[in-house]
Amino acid sequence: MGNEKTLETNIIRMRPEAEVALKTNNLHVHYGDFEAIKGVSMEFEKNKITSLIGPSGCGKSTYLRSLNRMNDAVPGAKVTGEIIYQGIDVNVPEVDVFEVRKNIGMVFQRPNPFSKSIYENIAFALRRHGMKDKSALDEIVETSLKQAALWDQVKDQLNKSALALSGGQQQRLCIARAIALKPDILLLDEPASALDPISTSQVEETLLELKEKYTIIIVTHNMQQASRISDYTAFFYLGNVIEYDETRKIFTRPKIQQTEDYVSGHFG
Ligand SMILES: Nc1ncnc2c1ncn2[C@@H]1O[C@H](COP(=O)(O)OP(=O)(O)OP(=O)(O)O)[C@@H](O)[C@H]1O
Repeated sequence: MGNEKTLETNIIRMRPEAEVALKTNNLHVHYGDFEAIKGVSMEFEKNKITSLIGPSGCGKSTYLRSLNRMNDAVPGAKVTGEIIYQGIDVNVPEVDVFEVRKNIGMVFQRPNPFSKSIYENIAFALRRHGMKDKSALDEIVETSLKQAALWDQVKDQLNKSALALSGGQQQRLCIARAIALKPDILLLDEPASALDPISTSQVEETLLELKEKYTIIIVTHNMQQASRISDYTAFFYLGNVIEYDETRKIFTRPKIQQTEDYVSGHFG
């Protein structure tokens, strides 16, 4: 990634030849009078994992939630600027948010399966999107669970309550639920922070496999995790992107002192 940051526009560009799955132009988010995101312009490369890192309260989750219009539901939140997906600005009222979220799926910090069976956790959303055919539903349930690396563990107990699964399995079920709708892009907000180290590493392995098919953007506080799984890393601070580059560069030779201080644990 060239990481050309122009002073005029604050656009941080991907490699010119890279295929861009999603980008924001001059994105601002306000909560009432407070400006949480201050004009962020970034491009996300297709079939790569991009990590958003930075200290607590710097706006990572706010930015992530804006990308599939989840901030629409947050009282007092106002998102301005462009979010360009497949050539159109999806941050305009005329665009159907459900369509946006079908294409740009989200997985949250705490596993939040519905209080239903493993099967229904996935089939429910598909039915809501109009799919009624049982064999088609069965097939998508199986493929999604396979892609989320959960099928082998649950294939004989699809009618068991999802709440009986372990935390790591529940999170992989939530990933399966998100990919069942066949999104292009997966947004994950600290998806492993509530998990033990073994479940964390299983979720990380799952994400590495999923990037073959999806573009992944993940908020993480865990810098080892960012360096293990992501191709690109963006360092957020006080509502701005301070530096955005290939992950190995961010962690070994960042260009900006604040990034260096943060990744080396000397931030303060
Ligand atoms: N619903 C809200 N209403 C008002 N202010 C909010 C709301 N959500 C977040 N904020 C504020 O916006 C700023 C950015 O918060 P955000 O949660 O996006 O940061 P973050 O970098 O993801 O933090 P963390 O790493 O702790 O999750 C913070 O000052 C926070 O207090």
